Amino acid sequence: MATQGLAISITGAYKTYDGKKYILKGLNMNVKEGTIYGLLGPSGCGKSTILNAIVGLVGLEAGEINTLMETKKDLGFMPQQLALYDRMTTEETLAYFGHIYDMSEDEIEKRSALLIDFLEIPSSPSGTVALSGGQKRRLSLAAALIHNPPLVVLDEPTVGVDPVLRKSIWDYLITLAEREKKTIVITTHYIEETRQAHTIGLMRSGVLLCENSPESLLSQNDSRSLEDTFMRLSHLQECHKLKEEEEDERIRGMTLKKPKKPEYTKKESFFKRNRFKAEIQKNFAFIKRDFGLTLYTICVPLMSLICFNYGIGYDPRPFNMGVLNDEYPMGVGCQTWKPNDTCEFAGLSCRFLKKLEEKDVFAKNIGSMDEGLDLIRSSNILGVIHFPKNYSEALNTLVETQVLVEDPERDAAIEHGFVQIRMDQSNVVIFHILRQDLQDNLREMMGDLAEECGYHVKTAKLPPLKFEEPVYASLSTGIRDYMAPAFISILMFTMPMAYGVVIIMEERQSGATARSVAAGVTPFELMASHLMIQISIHFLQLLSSSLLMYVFLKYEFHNPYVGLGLLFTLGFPGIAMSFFIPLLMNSTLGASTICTGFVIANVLIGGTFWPVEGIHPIIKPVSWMLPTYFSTLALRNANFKGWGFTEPSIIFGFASIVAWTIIFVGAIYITIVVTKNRVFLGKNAP
Ligand SMILES: Nc1ncnc2c1ncn2[C@@H]1O[C@H](COP(=O)(O)OP(=O)(O)OP(=O)(O)O)[C@@H](O)[C@H]1O
Repeated sequence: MATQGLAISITGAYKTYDGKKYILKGLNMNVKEGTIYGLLGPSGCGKSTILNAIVGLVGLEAGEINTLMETKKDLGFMPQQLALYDRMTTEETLAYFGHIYDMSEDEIEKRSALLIDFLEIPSSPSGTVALSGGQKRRLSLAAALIHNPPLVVLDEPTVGVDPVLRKSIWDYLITLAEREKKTIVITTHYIEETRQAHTIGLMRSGVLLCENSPESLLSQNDSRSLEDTFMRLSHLQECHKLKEEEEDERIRGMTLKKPKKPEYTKKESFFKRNRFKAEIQKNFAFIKRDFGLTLYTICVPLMSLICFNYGIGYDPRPFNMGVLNDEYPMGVGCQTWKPNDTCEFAGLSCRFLKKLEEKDVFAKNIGSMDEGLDLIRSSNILGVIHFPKNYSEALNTLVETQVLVEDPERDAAIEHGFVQIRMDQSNVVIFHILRQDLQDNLREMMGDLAEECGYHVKTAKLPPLKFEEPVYASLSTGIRDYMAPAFISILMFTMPMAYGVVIIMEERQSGATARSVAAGVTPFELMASHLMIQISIHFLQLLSSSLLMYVFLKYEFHNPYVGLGLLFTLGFPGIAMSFFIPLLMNSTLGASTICTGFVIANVLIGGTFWPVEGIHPIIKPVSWMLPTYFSTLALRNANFKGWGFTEPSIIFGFASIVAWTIIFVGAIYITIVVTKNRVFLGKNAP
């Protein structure tokens, strides 16, 4: 509680942001009740810092701040940043702060009408983002005055306001102080306008040079303007004070006593219905105004899954190859070759090529290997197949002479009959498919020949591997089906994380969150309201994605309860992460980089593209630590094998989700307690 007659008394305030440079250096300040106090000083001298300390947004290293505030409702605060929620209209903004301050609808309506009229604030149906700088500043001022508080702290309320309106704002503040006994602390860059204040505090280099009425300041310093007074006092300070670095050194050497928590903060309840309602309304205003964006957010997983389904795992045929056929040199080619389905070991290169066309692999004749290599380099063909002169003969020898007796001459002939292939292997996927095609083609052709020749022992036709109906999954299960559970898991975890991070960071950076906290909103209320919105969006994302994947596209989904349960609960660590990342990062860039890193790690080592069994042992423990790792394994088992809640893998999947949620929530709690609200205030937290 402030001393009798004083609305604010500050003694020995010290503040450093980086532990080296002191912004406040033992500042003392006294603001009388029912007066206007103009705080003046050059840019960067610490005016906003001391105001933020008064309203509880910045913590001091030492010093005592006593105010007449009994609760946060006794304070009206207008920060230097506009600190408005972009997507709320003028009326919604005032109603939002009115609800935070527990005002009735009727009171809100009356006060809003009065302030809108007096401050000439236009309505903004598309949100405050559409207001001009001056209009926003006036709205910001109205928000500080909506509940008619006894103490008003205004950080540069008249910047960007025209002189006529500036005068009427000052007239209004004087009326508030003189008729309604309000106490007003105001900073401004227009030195002369503070002549209307009852007291002026001239601040420089973290201390007050003097604190007096404008008249006394002028007469004591024999000046004609406040600007002259300020210059004179600054000059005197310059002559007497130590150099900045020496001053900081001296303060660092002092034993500073941590200040006590202000009395009023102890009375704040951590949850109030009206404040929570205001937060929910604010979040809905965001959704309503930016409906397109919200709809897009809901549809992102759906669109990603559509791209995934139609973009991955399909055959990239046809393939174009070049052929250098020494069996049928240029000019003759395979044109003269006639297919005949008899046991004939001649023209097998042509038979091979003809069969290859069934696989959509087409080979055109080339004149030389050099020509082929040029065509590969210019991306006209993928590779060159080179048939040797004795290709058919070599195959004949291979088939007819069983490999029982050693015969170096025969082996050499066979070796010279090998097909040589040169390829562009830079596209590994295409290379592997094509290699498989060529091998299959040879095997099939040899099988056909063996059948035509009626070999008793079907030498060339290797006994095929026959894959019967699989135990799990189906014969048609492909790479896309394998990847689908991992992909949808990643989406269900990362989408709530990315969405939440952006919203929280955006609000925090505009200064709006800090203002709400100064007005009394608690971290619990902020997080609970965000949580409600995020869960709703996550639910809609899950619903649309599951309908697409499992109902329309019919991906395997043998245990929907477990599958949907895993995907829904996976949103919780994602949401918790969206609260946790802003604890670590001050910039949106930093926060989005962490999100991107998470997505990449999940995709690469979370078993999406490559089985986790094949991950390098050094990296494996990192994979286990990914929030989606065990849940993806569980989802695969539920989707393909139909495993239920009693299977260890499923239990482990759910347990990992719960564990990660607990870890993140615990980390958030600890950080909020340790850094005191940093999650919503950023690095300025008290
Ligand atoms: N969050 C922060 N982290 C680090 N330094 C900060 C932070 N906020 C302010 N500062 C530094 O503290 C000093 C005082 O800043 P402050 O905003 O209090 O000055 P000011 O007198 O209000 O300036 P202006 O009139 O330009 O608004 C500046 O040097 C500023 O860079």
